[in-house]
Amino acid sequence: MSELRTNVESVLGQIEIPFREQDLLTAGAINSLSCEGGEILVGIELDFPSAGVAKALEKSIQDKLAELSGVNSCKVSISHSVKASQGQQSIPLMAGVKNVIAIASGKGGVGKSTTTVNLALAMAAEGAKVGILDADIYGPSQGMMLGVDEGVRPQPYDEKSFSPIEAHGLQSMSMSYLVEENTAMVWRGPMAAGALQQLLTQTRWHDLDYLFIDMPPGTGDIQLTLSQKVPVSGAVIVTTPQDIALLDAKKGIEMFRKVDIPVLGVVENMSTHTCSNCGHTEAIFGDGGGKEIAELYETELLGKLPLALSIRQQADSGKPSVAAEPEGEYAQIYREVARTLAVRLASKNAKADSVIPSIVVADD
Ligand SMILES: Nc1ncnc2c1ncn2[C@@H]1O[C@H](COP(=O)(O)OP(=O)(O)OP(=O)(O)O)[C@@H](O)[C@H]1O
Repeated sequence: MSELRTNVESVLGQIEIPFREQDLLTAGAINSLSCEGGEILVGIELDFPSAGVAKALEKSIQDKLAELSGVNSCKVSISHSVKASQGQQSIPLMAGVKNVIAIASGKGGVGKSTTTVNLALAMAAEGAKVGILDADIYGPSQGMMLGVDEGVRPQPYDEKSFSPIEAHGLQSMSMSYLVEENTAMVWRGPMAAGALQQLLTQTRWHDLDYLFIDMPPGTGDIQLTLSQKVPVSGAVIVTTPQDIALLDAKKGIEMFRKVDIPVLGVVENMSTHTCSNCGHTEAIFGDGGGKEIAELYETELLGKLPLALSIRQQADSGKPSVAAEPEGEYAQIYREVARTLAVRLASKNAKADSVIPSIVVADD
């Protein structure tokens, strides 16, 4: 091996992948490297959608390699490929879906659906292929939040399944696409469970990296059944900092633990409110609750979203904040949460997968 190659590898071995706590070499992220004639070509493949970090990482690699003696030029290309995760043992994977993320809350009205749609959009903005399954049978709201016109129906894919409806670059399926408004509200338990089962088994998802499931609020039979039938890679609990919501969030966490679904973290919604008149910020529903339960259950506080008029208005008008203001402050919080989630799942998948990634190295 040439001295230059050794030096290049040594530099790559010192560069950490953002959010991953691993360097490029150890993570097996380098899938091609050529140093011919002092022209360095590095191909990097990350295991999480990386649009938000690729540019900065590319620049920091190029800058560090350019300092080496013998380097005439340097080109770094970064791509990503999301791996599938197993979910609970014995539950077969869903066709066309690599990872299922359940978004749940113990209590209704804490902003679970708003968080789901914004996180899904944020994950797509990071470069992933994403879908949403609205399993909130009694109050399906994803169609409205995604701006899908009433009366639009999913098209049959084949004799047994429907294609999801595309909106804002996401694939989506919801009970609201299939029944008249309010029909589901009067369903009794078994009917609702049956309808949900149909949604789960008869949707033909197309090549998704992540499917977000907007779970029904609470921790009753439907939630438990869902957790036992769907191969969930991990769950996210949405809560407000309020005592009662936190108590319910704890029940949610315990339910997922019972069925062996890892809780990837907690999102605290409606954390604070900033007065649009005077700019004063107040913790209307209390302070520090999300962090407290994340610590109690040894999971992570993934992010905090304020109670903001624009978050509500944009979701209600069919263009949630991440789509309406992709560069806005709230979109950035959702993207950071999405990235953290993707990295946590990737680390979990890498641990489960003992196969050493292959490094293809061109001769120099
Ligand atoms: N961070 C926020 N700031 C302002 N309004 C919000 C925020 N999050 C959610 N909302 C609003 O609060 C209301 C309830 O939110 P959402 O429907 O997402 O809650 P949910 O927990 O899914 O409710 P349900 O349990 O009824 O399904 C909606 O009108 C939504 O626009």
